[in-house]
Order: sequence, then C-alpha cells, then structure tokens
Amino acid sequence: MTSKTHSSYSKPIDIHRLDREIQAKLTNNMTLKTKITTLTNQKQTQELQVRKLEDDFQNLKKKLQLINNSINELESNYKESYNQLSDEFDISSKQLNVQFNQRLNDLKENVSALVEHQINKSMNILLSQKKHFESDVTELKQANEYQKSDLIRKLIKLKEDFNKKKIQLFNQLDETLDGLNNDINTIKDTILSKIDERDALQNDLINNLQQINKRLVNKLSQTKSTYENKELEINSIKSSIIKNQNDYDNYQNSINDKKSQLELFKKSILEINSTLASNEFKRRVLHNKLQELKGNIRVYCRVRPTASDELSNIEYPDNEFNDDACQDLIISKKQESHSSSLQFGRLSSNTYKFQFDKIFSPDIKNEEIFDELSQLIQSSLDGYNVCVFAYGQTGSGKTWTMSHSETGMIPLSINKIFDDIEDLKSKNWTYNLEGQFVEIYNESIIDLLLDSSSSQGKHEIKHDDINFKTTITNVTSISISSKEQAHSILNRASKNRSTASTLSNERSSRSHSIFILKLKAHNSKTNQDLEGTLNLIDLAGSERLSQSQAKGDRLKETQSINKSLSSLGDVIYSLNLKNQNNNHIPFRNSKLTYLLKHSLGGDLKTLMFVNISPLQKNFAESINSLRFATKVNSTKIK
Ligand SMILES: Nc1ncnc2c1ncn2[C@@H]1O[C@H](COP(=O)(O)OP(=O)(O)OP(=O)(O)O)[C@@H](O)[C@H]1O
Repeated sequence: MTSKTHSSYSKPIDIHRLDREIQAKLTNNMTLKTKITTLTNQKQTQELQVRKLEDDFQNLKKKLQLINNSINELESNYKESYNQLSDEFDISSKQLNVQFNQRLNDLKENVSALVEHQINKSMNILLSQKKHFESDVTELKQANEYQKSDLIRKLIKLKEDFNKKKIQLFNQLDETLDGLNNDINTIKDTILSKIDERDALQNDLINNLQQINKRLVNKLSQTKSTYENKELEINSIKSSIIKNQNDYDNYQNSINDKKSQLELFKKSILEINSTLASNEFKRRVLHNKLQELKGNIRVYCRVRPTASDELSNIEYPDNEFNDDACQDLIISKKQESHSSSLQFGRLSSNTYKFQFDKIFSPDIKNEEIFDELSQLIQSSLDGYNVCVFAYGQTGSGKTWTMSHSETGMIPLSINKIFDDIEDLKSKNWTYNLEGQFVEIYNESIIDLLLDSSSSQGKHEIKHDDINFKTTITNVTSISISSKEQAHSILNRASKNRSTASTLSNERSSRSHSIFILKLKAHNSKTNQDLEGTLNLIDLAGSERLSQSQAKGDRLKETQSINKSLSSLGDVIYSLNLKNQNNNHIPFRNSKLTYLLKHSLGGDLKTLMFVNISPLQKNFAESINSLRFATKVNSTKIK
C-alpha cells in the first residue's frame, strides 16, 4: 500500500487511470450479475417447460397404446368377416354355375332348330335359281350355235375372196417379175461391160503401177545412195558441230573476257564522263576568262563596201594588232588642207586615227565577222547575258550586218546556238529557248511578233531586281525549238517591221530593233541550271541634228534617237566607272538602256559593231560614229 501511495504521489496520472478501470470493472460486474439473474430465470422457465413436455409425452404414449389395441381388435374382426364372406361367395357361385349351364342347353336347342329352318329355306331359293340358270344356258347355247354357223358362212366367203385376190396378185407379181428380170438382164449387161472396162483399167493401172514401182525402185536406190551421202555429210557436220562447239566455247570465253573488258571500259567511260563534266565546267570558266581578257566590252569597226568613187581615204590594218592588242584605223578626207591641231582621235585637220578591237575592211564578209562574234554566242549558252549592238549612221550597213536573211549575225547566231545545243546534248545539257522581237520607236515599244490580226497593247518594262530578270508586258514571247522555227520568227518580225516602215516614213532607220533570246539550260547529270539572254540590237541611224536638218516629227524622232544613243554611251561609260567608283548607272534615261538594264548590268558581255560608210560625203558622220565607238571602247571593264 505504501509503495502504491508513494507511487500515487509520484505518479497521480496512474491512480486516475486505475480508478477509471475499477469503475468500469464494477459496472461490468453489475451487468454480469443482471445477466446471471436473467439466465437463472430463463433456466427455471425452461425446466418447467421440459417437465410439461415429459407429461405430454406420457399421455401420448398411453393414447398410442389404446390405438394399437383397437387396431388389433379391428384386424381380428376383419379376418372373421372375410372368412364368412368367402364361404357365402363359394355357395352362391356354385348355384349360379348350375343355373348358367341349364340355360345354355336351352339356348343351344333353340338355335339348332332355327338354323335348320333357315337352311331349308335357302336351299329352296337356290334350286329355283338353278333352274332359271339352266334355261338361260340352253338359250345361250342355241344362240351360240346360230352365230357359229353364220360365222362359218362368212369365213367361207372370205376364203373365196382371198383366193380370188391371191390369183390377181400372183398375176401382177408375175408381170412385175418379168419387168424386173428384164431390168436385171440390162443391169447384168451393163455390169459385164463395166467389168470389161474395169479389167481394161486394171490392166492400165497395173502397167502404170509397174512403171511407178520401177521408178520408185530407182528412186529408192538413188535415195539410198543420197541417204548414204547425207549420212556422210551429217557425220562431217557432226564433227564440224563438235568443232564449232569447241570454237563456241572458245568464243564464249573470249566474250566473257570482252565483257569484263567492257565493264572496265564502262568504268573508264564513267570516269572520262565525270572528267568531261569537270572539263566542261573548266572550259566554261576558261572561256569566260578568255572573254574577260578580250574585254567584256568589245568594239568592232566595219566599213561597208560601195561602188562610188568619192571615197574617204581609209587605211586598214594588215591584220596587225598594236601594243594595246587593238587594231588601228586611219581615216582622212581627200583634197582638204591639213592642219596640225590634234583633237579627240584627230591626227590632223582631216586625218583621224582610231583604235578598236577589230577593224573589218569592206571586203570582209558577214561569215568572217561572225567568227569573231561566235565566242560571245558561246557565252550566252554558258549562262551569261550578251548584248550585240550595230551602231552607225543610216545606210552604213547595220541591218546588213545584223539581219541579212542568211548571213546576218542574228540568223548565224541562231544556227550556231542550235548546232551547239545539239552537241551539248551528249554532255547532258538540255536547252529551252524563248524569243521576243521588239522595236523602240520614239521611246515606245512595238511588238514585232504580234499577229497581224491583234492590236498592240501597252508595253511596259518591268524589272525583277532580285532575280535580275526583265519582262515587257503584253509582248509576244515564243518558245523556239528549231532553227526553222527561229528563222520563220525572224521573217515575221522583218515583215512587220517593213510594213510599219512603209506606213511611217522609213521607220526602220529611225527605230532600234531588238531580238531577245532567253536561253535556259539544265544539266541532268550535274543538276546544274544556267540562264542567259542574248540581245541582238540593230540601232537606229545615228545622224546628228545639224546633218539631218530635220523638222517637225522627223526632228522629234532624231532627238529621241540621239537621246537613247547617248544614254547607251553614258550607261556603258558609267558601268565601267561603277566598277571603279560604285556610282549611279543612268539606265532610266532611255527605253533602250532601261530595257537592257539587267543585260548590261552585272557580268555584262557587250559587242558593238560600229558601221561606217567609206563615202566622202559621209565623212563627218563616220568620224562622229567612230568617236562614239571610241568612247565606248575606252570604257572597257577590266
Ligand atoms: N557588207 C555589205 N556588203 C554588201 N552590201 C552592203 C553591205 N553593207 C551594207 N550594204 C548595202 O548598203 C545598203 C545600206 O545598208 P543597210 O540597210 O544595212 O544600212 P543600215 O545601217 O541598216 O541603214 P538603216 O539605218 O537605214 O537601217 C543596203 O542596200 C545594203 O545592201
């Protein structure tokens, strides 16, 4: 207890907990006691019930005993009654049996009397019926006898008829037989004659057969010998086949050798092809370099031939080039006094010296001139923009140079382009060409390929400065696939141009004509694409205003021509300066230069023919043209 108190002081929480547990236990105890009391009461109630049930059971037992006794009693009663009834049954059944037998005998007697009576009655009826039948039979027999005699009579008659008919038929038969016998005799005769014929034929046949047989025997012997010969031949063929087989095997071996050689060849061809492709590329680069070395702006001077005596004095080079790799042209006016003052290109008052890349004297033909141009045409196939101009006064030979129907630079360029395209096919290049032909007259563009039925639309120049492409709105553009087609296009343009000229006072001399050929190339092997434009331009005549003495519309034309020609000079000049100083290029100053913006700008390749007349009377214009050309020539892009 002490320790518990001590611990309760030291641990008050445990005492409270124990108190609560004791309280809970006490409550439990009370509950259990109540349950025990309830259960005790229930037990007593059940004991009472058990006792009551035991009493009930005893009562039932007694009742069962009583029932059993009454059952036993009933059973003994039943047996007794059964025996009594059984005896009674036996007696009554014997009595009934006697009665039955007696009755049966009575019935038997009655029935036999009745049957006998009936039989007698039926017998009487049957006998009377028999008599009836017998009389019927007698009647029938009589009728039968009568019919029989009738039938016999008929039969006799039929026999007689038959005999008569038979005699008739026999007679007819005899007649027919006679006829048949006659026929048979005739047939017999025919057969005999046929037999004779047959015998004769048989003899012939036998003879023929014998002859045929003979021939066959001969043939057989021949065939035999032929067969023997053939057999010999076959044997020799067989041996030659064996030989051929050997040869074939040898061949096969050599073919296999050749095949492997061919494979090697193919490989080397592929290598050569790739070398060729790279060589082709190198060639293009070198060609371009060469063109650059020759100068991207080239000026060729051409003097046209004439029959006139009144010529200027012109000294032509003997195919010699000076220190600048140019050729010199010295031109002087006849019968005029010389002064020593030196001006631009001037040696004396009447003698001038000019330098150009090439100088063509009047005897040089178009074809020779084209040799010099052809390298630039090659550049256009290589994807460069090329411009070829013919500059000069009216009548100096520009159209002859550019557009002569067979030997002009335009038709010869077309021929070269198509020939080169054909050659380039083997190097896997395919080309698409598109052509336009326009004229610039009084600063307006005229479509020279327009159908005569269509009317000129508004032609504006549009530039795509990103892709460096120029288009002219509403202008006819024709895809060209052959030389012939290209030449027919040129003819159409030439016709349109001459029609327009007739209508408007020699307009061809007063307008620039421009043939634009766009070349698009694709190499299927290297997948390379190239695009170049070739511009072939026949410029308007370059007369000075003072010389032309023009008035009105003609004055306007001349002013417009001079403006565009001097713009062309300025543009080319500025292009050279641009490479040096990056200055502005005045492309917009004329329709011509604006149209050629992307062809002249960039990596330009330009050739200018300066055409001059050798005539004394054209001396001033010629000097003027040569000066213009010198200005262009001195602005070479290097
Ligand atoms: N190289 C030449 N050989 C033969 N005849 C020529 C030659 N060059 C020019 N001619 C002739 O000179 C004349 C004038 O030539 P062309 O018409 O070509 O001059 P153009 O400069 O084009 O004149 P325009 O400015 O009027 O068009 C023509 O009759 C032409 O046949």
